[in-house]
Amino acid sequence: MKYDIKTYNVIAQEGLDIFPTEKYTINQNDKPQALLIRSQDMHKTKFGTSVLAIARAGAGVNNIPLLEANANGTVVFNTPGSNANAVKELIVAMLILATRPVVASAAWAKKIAGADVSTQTERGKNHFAGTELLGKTIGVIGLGAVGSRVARAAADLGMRVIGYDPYISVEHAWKLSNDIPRAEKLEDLLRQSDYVTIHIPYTEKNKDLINTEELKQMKPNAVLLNYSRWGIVNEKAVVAALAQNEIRRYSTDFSSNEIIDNDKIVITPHIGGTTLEAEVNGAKMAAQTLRKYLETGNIINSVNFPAVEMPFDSPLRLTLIHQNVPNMVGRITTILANDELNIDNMINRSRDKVAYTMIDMSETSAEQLTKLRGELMAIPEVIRVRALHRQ
Ligand SMILES: NC(=O)C1=CN([C@@H]2O[C@H](COP(=O)(O)OP(=O)(O)OC[C@H]3O[C@@H](n4cnc5c(N)ncnc54)[C@H](O)[C@@H]3O)[C@@H](O)[C@H]2O)C=CC1
Ligand SMILES: O=C(O)C(=O)COP(=O)(O)O
Repeated sequence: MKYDIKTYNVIAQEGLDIFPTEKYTINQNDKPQALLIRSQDMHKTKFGTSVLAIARAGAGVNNIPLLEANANGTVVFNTPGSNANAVKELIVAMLILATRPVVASAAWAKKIAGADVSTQTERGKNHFAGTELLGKTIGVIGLGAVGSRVARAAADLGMRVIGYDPYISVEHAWKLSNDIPRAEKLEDLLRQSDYVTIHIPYTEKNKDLINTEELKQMKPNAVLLNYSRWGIVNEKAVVAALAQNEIRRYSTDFSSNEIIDNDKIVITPHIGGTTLEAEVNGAKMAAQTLRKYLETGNIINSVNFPAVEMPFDSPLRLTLIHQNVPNMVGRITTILANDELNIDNMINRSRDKVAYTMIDMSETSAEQLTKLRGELMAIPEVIRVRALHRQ
């Protein structure tokens, strides 16, 4: 059987090339085994039980209903860090654009007409003085793949950096240089920063993280940058804060009717991760992760399932997605024992309410495998059973 991969959004060809045509088709079936997506809103796009996995080429997964995926036995992946450099470079650009009138002066220069364009242009520069980033303070909210790179780049520009991330992973904490101090409270960061940049996921908890109260804690000349997600900054509050000169400027990757006409708001069309390099990185990582899962059952970079890796050395592997309740392993192995099937190797991991078990064993007949799958699926807490043959 070939796996069909359904794609949404622009997925770089370099990623699709990772699927060999003898094992995979792309967009050929209305019941695909896996989805390869970017920002497609999967809350509005129904996916059926045929979908074993969804890979999001990119970081944010707020566009995917994870609880529904769990209930469906659909493993969701993202590609951590694949577009982090792209976002970092855009932040550097937006910081500079907030201090130097590059766009306005360049537009002005193009309008000069007459005999001595060169002299006239030179004379005009006094109207376009800027300020420098050197020595200014930047607060970086979220120190993951993007935030840690932004912090490093800002330090390299000579800025004083304050980080804030109460949930930082050990991996990112290790990578973060010791010369980046971290605020205990968000308020401490907001009160000290000339620039505040947000690099966190959109979750229920992070909705409106920056609201009226937080904006009042910021410096009147401060610039707020949101290249994370719409909804993390409350738009009504930011519009009001700008009108009352409580902050100087808001720069964001997410537009809406609320902010589009505001001269103090700079909007880009969600281009943080839109570079050729990031698109190729993300598509390749997503495709490799999907192949690994579809062909071996091994799980890396999942956002709703535990990481599970076991060398696939036996001829047959059973993978079971089930609820994380006591005695599942006992019930599963009892069924195998009753069928006189011997287990070579086994692993069981859980994450929140779901668990995943892989069992390696000798090859068995098609009839016995069908019977076994039926018996395992009859356990009420079992959501999905797959049988993979080593190739
Ligand atoms: N504009 C664009 O095109 C892009 C936007 N993004 C957005 O940026 C977000 C971050 O991306 P990555 O750095 O790759 O993700 P990541 O998962 O590596 O880092 C996120 C960090 O935020 C921290 N965090 C979560 N809630 C927080 C809070 N309330 N306060 C402080 N820290 C908090 C986490 O502990 C983690 O360290 C993504 O979730 C996505 O929404 C990411 C890439 C491109
Ligand atoms: O990776 C992310 O979270 C992004 O926001 C990038 O989104 P995109 O893949 O460019 O639609």
